[in-house]
Amino acid sequence: CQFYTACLLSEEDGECFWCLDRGMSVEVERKFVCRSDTETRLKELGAEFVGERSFHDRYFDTEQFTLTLSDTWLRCRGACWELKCPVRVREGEEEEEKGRERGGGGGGRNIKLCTRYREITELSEIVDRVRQVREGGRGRRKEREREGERGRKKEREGGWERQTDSAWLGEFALVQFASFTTVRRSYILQGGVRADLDLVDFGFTVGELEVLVETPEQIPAGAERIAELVEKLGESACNRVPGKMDAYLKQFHPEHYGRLLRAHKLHP
Ligand SMILES: Cc1ncc(C[n+]2csc(CCOP(=O)(O)OP(=O)(O)OP(=O)(O)O)c2C)c(N)n1
Repeated sequence: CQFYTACLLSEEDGECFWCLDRGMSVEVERKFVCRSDTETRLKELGAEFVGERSFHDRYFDTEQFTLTLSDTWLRCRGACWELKCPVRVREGEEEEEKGRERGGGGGGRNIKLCTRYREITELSEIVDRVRQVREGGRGRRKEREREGERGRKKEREGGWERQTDSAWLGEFALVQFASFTTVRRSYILQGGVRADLDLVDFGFTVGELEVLVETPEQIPAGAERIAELVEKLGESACNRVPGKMDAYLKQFHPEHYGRLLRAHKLHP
């Protein structure tokens, strides 16, 4: 598969289930340090305040950290399940990015610091994906077909939506490893870029710029736009900013944090 780092299809499998069969929307995002003057700066850039909301996130993984070590993040936000999976740029675009970086200037480095994730919200898709990551390996078509049959049997029994959370989490040996509440103030900028300013209940703040793109070809332009805005907000070009999960795991689960650092899924 060309796009998803954790995609389990090999070339012989033909069409990619995740990339080609389904429409996709990818988040291109970058975190930035939220300072006392950030809201003023956003307004100066023409940002429009769209509101404040509060939400509670619970994150899940196996005891062996199977999902997060695959950069796959399963959470329950309020009552909704969400799964974030990484997206890889096409080889040509990757080269283009490296070229921009070699060419000097802050833009290339900024772009490199943007992350791209696909967010899945359909529970049956989430369960399929979790199963694939749990089982691991590429091109295990026969096994996936058998699993698909088991999944379809479950569907006939009423679907994953009808199972209790603890039933399906138990099926994959998933346990909660993080839980926190965020107060988020959101702004919209030109070009559909969203700026979220998060204050978390364990005393951490972070900003995030995000744009949704519909095709992989749109990823570099989205990243470029975010890079420009980050610079206008006064952020250093090579500043990697820790997110809520970095801060949470560092503070509350240093062993899990260390494993993710060593696997380069989080960065110091
Ligand atoms: C810069 C960066 N961010 C996240 C990761 C990986 N990661 C760690 S936790 C995690 C899941 C949470 O993602 P995040 O963007 O931090 O969530 P949130 O701030 O709540 O935004 P929302 O989903 O509401 O838009 C990911 C993808 C990474 N490797 N690098």
